[in-house]
Amino acid sequence: MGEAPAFFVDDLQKDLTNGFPLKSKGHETAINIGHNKTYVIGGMENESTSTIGVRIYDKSTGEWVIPVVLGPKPKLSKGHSAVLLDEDRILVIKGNSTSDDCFWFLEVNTTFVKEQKKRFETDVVAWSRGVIGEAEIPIVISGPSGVGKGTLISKLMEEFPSMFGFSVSHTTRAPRTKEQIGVHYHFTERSVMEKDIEDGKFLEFASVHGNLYGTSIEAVEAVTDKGKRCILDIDVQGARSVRASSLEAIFIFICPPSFEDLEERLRARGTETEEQIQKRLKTARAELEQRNSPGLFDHILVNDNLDTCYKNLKKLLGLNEGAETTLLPELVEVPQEHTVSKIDQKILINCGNAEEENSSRSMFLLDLSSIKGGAPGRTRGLNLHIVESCINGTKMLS
Ligand SMILES: Nc1ncnc2c1ncn2[C@@H]1O[C@H](COP(=O)(O)OP(=O)(O)OP(=O)(O)O)[C@@H](O)[C@H]1O
Ligand SMILES: Nc1nc2c(ncn2[C@@H]2O[C@H](COP(=O)(O)O)[C@@H](O)[C@H]2O)c(=O)[nH]1
Repeated sequence: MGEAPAFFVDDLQKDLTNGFPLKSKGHETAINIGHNKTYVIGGMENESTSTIGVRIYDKSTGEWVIPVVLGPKPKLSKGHSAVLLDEDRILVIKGNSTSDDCFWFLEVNTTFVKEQKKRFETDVVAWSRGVIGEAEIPIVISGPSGVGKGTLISKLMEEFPSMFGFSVSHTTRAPRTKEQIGVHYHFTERSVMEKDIEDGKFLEFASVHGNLYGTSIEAVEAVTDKGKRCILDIDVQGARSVRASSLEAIFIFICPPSFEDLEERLRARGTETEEQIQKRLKTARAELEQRNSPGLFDHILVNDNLDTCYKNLKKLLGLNEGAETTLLPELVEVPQEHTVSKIDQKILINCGNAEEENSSRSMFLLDLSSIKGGAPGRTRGLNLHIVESCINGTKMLS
């Protein structure tokens, strides 16, 4: 088994003539990538935030570079270890943290980072939080306004609260009387949303009935982080964009029994003006024509009788009566003192002192062979196994 190539910055500092551009503070690790670059990961004295900093020593120029750091940054912890996974990313394991927040990937040369380097014309790194396991693929529900998508989704979430989570979209339309900020939508200004779209924060967006609507990457990640299956309620243009994206999902089109029924439902809901209803009905005709568009929808459900349609939806999703299960993975804790070893895509994390009698120690195996995703989103599909757990000399698991 190969020893982790992580080493402490003290060793690096002795070899440097130029010194750090910023004084180091607390725990730091350094990783060599290629012949020329050393990535130093850790706190910095003038860092105003309490997140883990990154700087790069370029041996070819003898200079330090502060890269553009993208993605949500990990909070500083008392200690961390760092392992080079490949030439593209470094695994950072935070000490004193639980498994929902201790595995972070620092991407230094992935496709996403390469694109961003071109955009910023400087060195760029991107953080991506590692998530244990993988939630079931999201469900995209689409169909004309007033067909009953929201009604069906509410029933599903009510019956299976720990199984499904709703992707809260952004919109520039005004809230309806009973709509809550951050629950039904993130209501936003057009200029703010346009800037966020430009910054790559959206998985998809579309102009619908004269307003801007969109699904942020964060909206989907927030649901999957909880181990829940994400449901997206989006228009047909949005469904098309998601289909073309890297997000794997199941696509369902909800159809009204007739156009007259759809109009009746929209009017009965009483949330739109006559002008808005006319706009929505016009869009509905175009959307209904697209339901059989090749390769777009996996399933079409007719919402005639609500209970029958709901039963068919559950059947399609493989849900039977009493199918509710809790999907949340068990949390384990990685202490401040730990060592790591790497063999292929497996990382052995050794916590505590195996030599000392009656000491508390544990050993985890982190399997990265099935990881998916990455910056600008989370890195999913991490598998964590407890190899050994020993409290005060008593073996708990093996
Ligand atoms: N099968 C049904 N039969 C009769 N009325 C229904 C049925 N399903 C839903 N409704 C009613 O139709 C109206 C529109 O439903 P809902 O708001 O769920 O539509 P929607 O597709 O989510 O619309 P939008 O895309 O505009 O958000 C609501 O008043 C709802 O109670
Ligand atoms: N492409 C997207 N479409 C969305 C999103 N969120 C909602 N929608 C669709 O907009 C219409 C109108 O919704 P309403 O709440 O104003 O009635 C409806 O068809 C929704 O499915 C989104 O994020 N992206």
